[in-house]
Formats: sequence, structure tokens, C-alpha cells
Amino acid sequence: MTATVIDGKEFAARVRAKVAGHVTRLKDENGITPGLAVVLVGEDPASQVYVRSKGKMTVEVGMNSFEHKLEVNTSEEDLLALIEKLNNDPAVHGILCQLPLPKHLDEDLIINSISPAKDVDGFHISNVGLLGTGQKSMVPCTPLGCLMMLRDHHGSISGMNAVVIGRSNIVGKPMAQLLLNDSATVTIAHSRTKDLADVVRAADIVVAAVGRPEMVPGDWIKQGATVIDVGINRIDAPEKGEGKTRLVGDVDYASCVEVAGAITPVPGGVGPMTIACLLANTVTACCRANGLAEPEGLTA
Ligand SMILES: NC(=O)C1=CN([C@@H]2O[C@H](COP(=O)(O)OP(=O)(O)OC[C@H]3O[C@@H](n4cnc5c(N)ncnc54)[C@H](OP(=O)(O)O)[C@@H]3O)[C@@H](O)[C@H]2O)C=CC1
Ligand SMILES: Nc1nc(=O)c2c([nH]1)NC[C@@H]1CN(c3ccc(C(=O)N[C@@H](CCC(=O)O)C(=O)O)cc3)C=[N+]21
Repeated sequence: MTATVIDGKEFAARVRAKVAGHVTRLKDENGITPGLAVVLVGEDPASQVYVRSKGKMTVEVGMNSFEHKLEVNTSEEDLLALIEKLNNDPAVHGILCQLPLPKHLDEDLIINSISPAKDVDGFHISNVGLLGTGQKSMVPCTPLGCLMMLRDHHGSISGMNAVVIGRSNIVGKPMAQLLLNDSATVTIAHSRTKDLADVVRAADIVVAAVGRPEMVPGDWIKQGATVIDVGINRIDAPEKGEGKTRLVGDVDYASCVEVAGAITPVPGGVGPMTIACLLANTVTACCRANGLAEPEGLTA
């Protein structure tokens, strides 16, 4: 039996429609238009694609999009000054600083300079601490999108064995925290993990966030397990013609789809959900900033 394919693209469209509804209500009833500011430093081509796509979808759901493109050698001082300006701008409810930043900029310092209330990435230490203690916070978009798909597919994940491969601050760690908050039994694997295949074989839920193309083969997957593929890897695709590339996940889709119970594809899985959750977080931040009831079902 082949796995149910979890359609992240379609799910994300539903989340965005919900967000758009709340935006309309905020405008009509409260005279407020939620605004998202995205800061991009440098000209990394992949980052440019994401930022463009974020801006387009922000406008599509009726919110204001403020794009700030800074040159690659922008000083820390100038970037901090921009963030301070956005922190104090009442039209801006969410601020995202696209990562990775150029090497000369201190990523921790920059992230922690964003007002926690506007930190729609959920990367500020204060939001990380709130999430870790089960308090209301801004929740990182990619893990939130994964959680929404898992809850939708399983109803409840309480008591399930979940293995997260990857321990980054932006995906692996917050993902593990969210799974734990939903009462899954959580294992975090990483590059030093011994017998990774056996660790993964014990999982009812596998979340792969490694950054290695098609690293997880089907024979690591327990029959019927749910596989969430966070990886976004661009690889050469000579079969499509010379110089062509294609996008693959961290999971070997062809073999995993044969054993898994459910699986997210790449593209069309976690990626679109990440952007939808960014918009959801912006509406949530806007409601909180204005003392309004926040939308249900759009956060953890
Ligand atoms: N769909 C989306 O919206 C998003 C997708 N991504 C994608 O997700 C992937 C992960 O991103 P990110 O978390 O930022 O990546 P990082 O490079 O920050 O982290 C990768 C993690 O994988 C671990 N790892 C590396 N090699 C192995 C291995 N051989 N076996 C087991 N673990 C290993 C590393 O371990 P160690 O800590 O020991 O080095 C590290 O914890 C990437 O493909 C990225 O493009 C990222 C963000 C959003
Ligand atoms: N501060 C910050 N926040 C982020 O959330 C953040 C970041 N920095 N840096 C980079 C990563 C990566 N990321 C993705 C978002 C959407 C897709 C996405 O929509 N992917 C499409 C395909 C896009 C394509 O074709 O390239 C899909 O999977 O279907 C992918 C990756 C957000 N990130």
C-alpha cells in the first residue's frame, strides 16, 4: 500500500483563506491592516525567491508588505537601526529577517533585537523560552506548519513516538518542543547520533530536517509511519536537460512512499505551509498588539 500524500500546497491555501478572512474582519471592524516587514541582506538567489513569494502572498491575503533589501556589506549598526525603526512602526506587526545573514553580521544579536511581539519567526530568545515552558509565544513557522499537518492527519499525536532528524534552532529544536507539548514521545537525532537507521525505525512520526538530499531511505521507515520532509535541496537534473535542476527533500520519496502511512512531498509539502504560517503569525501578532481576540486554529 502506498502512503497518503499530505498535500501541503492545498492545506496552505486553506490556511491562507482563513488568514484572509481575519484580515478582512480586522480592516472592516477595527480599521487595522496587518503589516509584515521582510528584511533581506545580500543577494542570495534562493533567499530572493522566498522573499518575493512571501511578499506576493502577504498582499494576496490583504495585508501590507514592506520589503527592505539591503546590500550585502550593510553594517550591523545600519541593520540594527532599521530593525529599531520597524519595532517602533505601528503599521508593522511582524518582522522577519531572512536567514542566513552574511558572515560579518551577528545572527543572534540581530534576531534578539527584533521586538518579541513582532518576531513572527519565533526565533527571539524570549519566544523560545515561552515555547519551552508551554506559554503563549510566537511559534516558528516551519515547525508550526508541520504540527498543523500532523494534527490534521492524526487528530491527536499524544503518546506517539516521534523522531526529529536535525537540531537547528530554526527547525529541529522548535519542532521537537511542539511535538513534546502535544505529548508525543520525542527523540532528537543529529550528525552524532549512533545507529540512526534503528532510531528512525522506532518512529511513528519522522520529521527530517537535515539539509541532505534524499538521505532517509524507505527501509528506515516503520510500516505505516508518517513522514514529514522539511528538506529543500536543489540538485542537478541532467534528465531534464543540461544545466537543469530540481528540488528534492531530505527523504527518498520514491522508496518512503511505499512503506509510510502518510508523507509530505517536496515541493508542495512543508514549504508552502511555512509561508502560510508566517502570514498566520502576522495576524496573530496584529491581534495581540491591538488587544483583540486572536484567531483560533492558527497557532499552536
Ligand atoms: N520547508 C521549509 O520551509 C524550510 C526548509 N528548510 C530546509 O530544511 C533542512 C534543514 O534546515 P536547517 O535546520 O536550517 O539546517 P541546519 O544545517 O541548520 O541543520 C541541519 C541538522 O541536521 C543534522 N545533520 C547533518 N547531517 C546529518 C546526518 N548525516 N545525520 C543526521 N543528522 C545530520 C545536523 O546535525 P549537527 O547539529 O550535529 O550538525 C543539524 O542538526 C534544509 O534542507 C533546509 O533547506 C529549512 C527551513 C525552512
Ligand atoms: N528568517 C527566516 N525565516 C524562514 O522561514 C526562512 C529563512 N529565514 N530562511 C530560509 C528558510 C527556507 N524557507 C522556505 C520557505 C518556503 C519554501 C517554499 O515555499 N518552497 C516551495 C518550493 C519553492 C521553490 O520552488 O523553490 C515548496 O516546497 O513547495 C521553502 C523554504 C523559509 N526560511
